[in-house]
Amino acid sequence: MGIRLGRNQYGKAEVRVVAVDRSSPRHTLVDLNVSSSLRGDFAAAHTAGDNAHVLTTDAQKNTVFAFARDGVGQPEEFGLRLARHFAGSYPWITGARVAVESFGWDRISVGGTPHDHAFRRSGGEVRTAVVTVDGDSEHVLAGLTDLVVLKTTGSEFWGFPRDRYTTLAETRDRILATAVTARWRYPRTDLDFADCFAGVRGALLEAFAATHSLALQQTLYAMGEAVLERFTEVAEVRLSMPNKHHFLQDLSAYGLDNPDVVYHADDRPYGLIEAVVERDDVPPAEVAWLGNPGFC
Ligand SMILES: O=c1[nH]c(=O)c2[nH]c(=O)[nH]c2[nH]1
Repeated sequence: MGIRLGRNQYGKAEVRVVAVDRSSPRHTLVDLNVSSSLRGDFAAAHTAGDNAHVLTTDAQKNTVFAFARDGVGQPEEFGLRLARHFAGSYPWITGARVAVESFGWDRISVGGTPHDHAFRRSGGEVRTAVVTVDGDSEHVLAGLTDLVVLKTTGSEFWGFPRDRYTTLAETRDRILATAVTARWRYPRTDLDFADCFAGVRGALLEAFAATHSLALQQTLYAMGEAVLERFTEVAEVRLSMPNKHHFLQDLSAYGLDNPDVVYHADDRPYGLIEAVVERDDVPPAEVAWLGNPGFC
């Protein structure tokens, strides 16, 4: 019985880089968390401790900072620059994956005027990009995590089967809340990534709001469908959405009624609804998704 090295990749995870554009008195900043992974022939490093093929993770980290010196641009563009560089650097490096998280900063307003160089972190939502260069092919996944949304009505859940452990009451009106993680794939790289991101994010939000929900599964599908209907640039959307349960709190012990006013926002356990919504006429690109932790 033989033993061999299977699929492998290595790189520097979570390089935190902040780049300030001071070219005008009105500064701008980008705040990124960048992770690189290289693929190729690194067998000897694993099986013999021979590092002749190992572009160090330290050099990968330095490259991220060096490339940020020339301006970062959109997260997808920064990922493409880095992934192309790594994949082209040595003949034995056949592919590179660069994942970028982008944290937003809003200007602080002073007396109603947005300040030139003072910012506050905007919410918990994070914009993401994952770029994979694999031989001659390039793949871009855009996305977001922790887009937290809630509807106070317009959500029902009923019609499910009842076994001996099913205790959930059917409801014709409940709070629906989730934290959206979405990734979507562009089959091209010559796009206005800022415009596309804003449009897709808007489509996700509008579909969440406008869909009268009979299940979070239905809302998720409607959100993916809205993106694909509006944006021909998008080949598929993968969504992961926890059902952030809000249970009506029983106030009867204090002699109070509760006509759908006071809820307990439970943080766990939570339902977790996940799906791919895709075009049936676009070939799949599983390599674009390789190495993404979790479902998305
Ligand atoms: O939208 C929902 N989908 C489910 O699958 C489910 N299961 C559950 O207990 N509540 C809900 N809500």
